[in-house]
Amino acid sequence: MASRTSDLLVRIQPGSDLNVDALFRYAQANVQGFPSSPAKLTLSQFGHGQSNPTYLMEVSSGASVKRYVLRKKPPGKLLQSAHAVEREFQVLEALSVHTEVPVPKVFCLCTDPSIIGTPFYIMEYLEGRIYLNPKLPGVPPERRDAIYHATAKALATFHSVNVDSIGLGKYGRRDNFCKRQVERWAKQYMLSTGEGKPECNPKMLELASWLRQHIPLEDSSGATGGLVHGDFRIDNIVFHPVEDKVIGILDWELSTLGNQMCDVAHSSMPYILDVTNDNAESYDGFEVTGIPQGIPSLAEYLAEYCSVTGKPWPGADWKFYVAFSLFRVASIYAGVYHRWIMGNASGGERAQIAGKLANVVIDCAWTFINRKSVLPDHPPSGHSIAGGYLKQFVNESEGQGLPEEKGKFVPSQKILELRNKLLKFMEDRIYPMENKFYELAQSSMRWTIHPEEEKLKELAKREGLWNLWIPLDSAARAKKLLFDDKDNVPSGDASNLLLGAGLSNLEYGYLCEIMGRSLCAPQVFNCGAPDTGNMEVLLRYGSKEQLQEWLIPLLEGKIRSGFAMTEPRVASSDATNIECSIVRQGDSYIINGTKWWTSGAMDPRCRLLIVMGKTDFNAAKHKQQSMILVDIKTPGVQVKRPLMVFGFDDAPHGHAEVVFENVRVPAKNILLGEGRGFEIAQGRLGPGRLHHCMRLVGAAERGMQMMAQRALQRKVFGKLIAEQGSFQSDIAKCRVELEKTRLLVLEAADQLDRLGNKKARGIIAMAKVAAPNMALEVLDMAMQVHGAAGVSSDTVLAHLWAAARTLRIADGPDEVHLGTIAKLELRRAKL
Ligand SMILES: Cc1cc2nc3c(=O)[nH]c(=O)nc-3n(C[C@H](O)[C@H](O)[C@H](O)COP(=O)(O)OP(=O)(O)OC[C@H]3O[C@@H](n4cnc5c(N)ncnc54)[C@H](O)[C@@H]3O)c2cc1C
Repeated sequence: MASRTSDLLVRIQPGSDLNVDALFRYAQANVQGFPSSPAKLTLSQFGHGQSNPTYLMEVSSGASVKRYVLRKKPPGKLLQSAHAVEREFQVLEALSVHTEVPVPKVFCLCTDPSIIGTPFYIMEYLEGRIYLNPKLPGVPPERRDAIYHATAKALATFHSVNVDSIGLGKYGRRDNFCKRQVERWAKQYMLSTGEGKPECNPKMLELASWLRQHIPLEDSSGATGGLVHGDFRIDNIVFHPVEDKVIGILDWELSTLGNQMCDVAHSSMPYILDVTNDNAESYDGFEVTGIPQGIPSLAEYLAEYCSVTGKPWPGADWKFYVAFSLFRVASIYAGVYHRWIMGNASGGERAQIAGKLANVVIDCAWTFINRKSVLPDHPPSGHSIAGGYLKQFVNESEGQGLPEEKGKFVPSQKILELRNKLLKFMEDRIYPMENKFYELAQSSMRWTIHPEEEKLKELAKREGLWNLWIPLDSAARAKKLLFDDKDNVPSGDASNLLLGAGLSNLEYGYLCEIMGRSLCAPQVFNCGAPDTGNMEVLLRYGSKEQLQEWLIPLLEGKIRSGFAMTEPRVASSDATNIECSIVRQGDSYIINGTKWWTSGAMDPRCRLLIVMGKTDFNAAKHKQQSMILVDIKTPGVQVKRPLMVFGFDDAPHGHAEVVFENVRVPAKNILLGEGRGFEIAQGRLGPGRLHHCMRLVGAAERGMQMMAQRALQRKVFGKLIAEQGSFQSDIAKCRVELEKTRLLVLEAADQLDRLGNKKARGIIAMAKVAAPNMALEVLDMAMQVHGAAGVSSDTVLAHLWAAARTLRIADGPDEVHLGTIAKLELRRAKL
């Protein structure tokens, strides 16, 4: 059964009396709306586990009674960093003013110890229910489920807060949190045990050193960094008096910035360990004793959290986080026991058994570490993020659930695993580096590569997130030509992904979308434009020799490439206009012409240009063009200048104007043969175009996420932006457009797989028109919600928007694709 908040009141503890008159005067002067005299203030104390004494203030004035809560430091000499009510006030104020995180409103902070002896603050009294026992005895099963889901959501809500925008950016250090915490609690344990103190348990020291060796990589980058509660448990939550929803998260004494996965693991403790009963024979948690009926499994609880925060499934590092939580709890118990032995514990009778509990917890940590499996590799079905947001969205809407794991756009287990890995890589590796890459791209070293980029490429290879774009049929051709169909494809990387992971275009769609969320991500996975299109050309049309010379280093990520088709002097959306000449002379071709917008040509790693020009100006209109491979270092190739896109030069890759003056290349560099340029262009542009569309869906998804977060944090004219009707209508319309486009892009990828480039050209054209326009609309809305910040370079939105805008022109302007769609439509009508 739940306790009502008022049930937890007790008489004021001996020695905890306050100077009521002084408090009354102070509150009247500092709490807005506090009843003025004549009024009577009575105090009672909350009895449930507060290390900071907490009081109910009831002020009666005539027939009305107003209730407030006062929270103060304990009296006496305190450890410097403990009982920081000032910090509690700071975090509660920031959350209650700027966000929708359910916390009590705070009214005033008093740091003057002369009023009631110590600093204190006054906050709103929340009348509701508190569940002291995580097994929820006496609660019907269906409500238990709702209560646990509401708890996961509450945790996710404050973990999603952008601390920088609510004034909490300096509330703590986000990086290396676990690293510092392991040392802190190890030191604490050493201070509480040893000679003349309770016995030191060697298993605790071993635990510390295990933790030091297993600190997750995401901890050092701060990728999982954000607001941390520090003691997030069900009994620190006030639920609504009748509904199963959270109205207040309490006890922020230990809050800071840090690794949020520690909060998640701490809140999962009831599944691992139950120390609520002092005299229990076993302290095992639900996972051993059985989950009380109605309470979701740990995996379901975590899936709820991940789906609200959008965080990746924590499978890989879960062992560490739980072991760390137990380590911290053990150290705290050891401290309590030590203080009890010394005669100054505040924990009452429970302190007597704290020494025993510390050892129980240490044993529990080791049992957990030694478990073969602690969490499934992926979320339970029904919670999967299959089909992107769409499936999740449909399942959430009432009664609309799709039959599990069926349907056209439900990815396989293999794709789900890759997707989860990719999401984690983005969180841990890519987003934390975005600013650093951007800073370099603004500096005088802009045309150099950030050393981290090459390191990230190596990591991506090791994770098996490399060359995922390569479609099966192209991989098969290259395998035959290069490796005589043998399986032992040589590769510089452990996971042997030189020819990709054997994915279809549709399967790649689920992954490419995620890469598109960041402009610097695709090349880290060797999946960036224009390289993928160029590699596709080589895979499909290159000779064995061409593949060996150019394709292998491209697949390995050792070099990059450009595609030089567009020319400044002619309308290049109609490639028949192209004027660059490619003239045969003996064993060579001589190239003359000027190209521009050759993306990637500024990149210091760029070695190869695929140049489109005319080998025969008198041949049939579509047989004049050819493509030829040109080493960028060939004499006569001049990379003249980078072009700007709305002020972005996209350093270090850039879009270059390139002049070819009597450039002589070996005749064997011609692709497929003279006059075959159009044919190759068709093959190149199908999948390449779709990759742009997939990335645009990802860019829009990022815009949606940023838009929603901003709206939930920023108040305008007394209300959060999220509460404004016009915003709600706009965000909903954006979601509708995004989902429509995602389906179109996936459908196009599926048709490309099943019907081939030619037959799928209509739907690819539709996707190519829809995706940039949708992304522009969504990103424009996201910028609008960010106000001036949205159009600045302080967020990624303006750059994403600029990139999306170019794609209404690049790879064929909208009008050209609309022309294709119209032609096919009319042809069908004539049949
Ligand atoms: C950021 C960026 C990167 C690029 N990267 C590359 C690259 O790597 N390699 C490369 O070769 N090129 C690249 N391009 C160039 C791009 O492919 C061309 O700009 C595009 O094909 C259009 O050619 P154009 O600029 O000559 O415009 P034009 O052909 O002059 O067309 C101008 C406008 O005319 C209109 N129009 C065209 N056709 C029709 C029609 N049938 N009906 C009605 N109106 C029409 C459209 O509004 C179109 O925008 C890039 C461009 C940008 C912006």
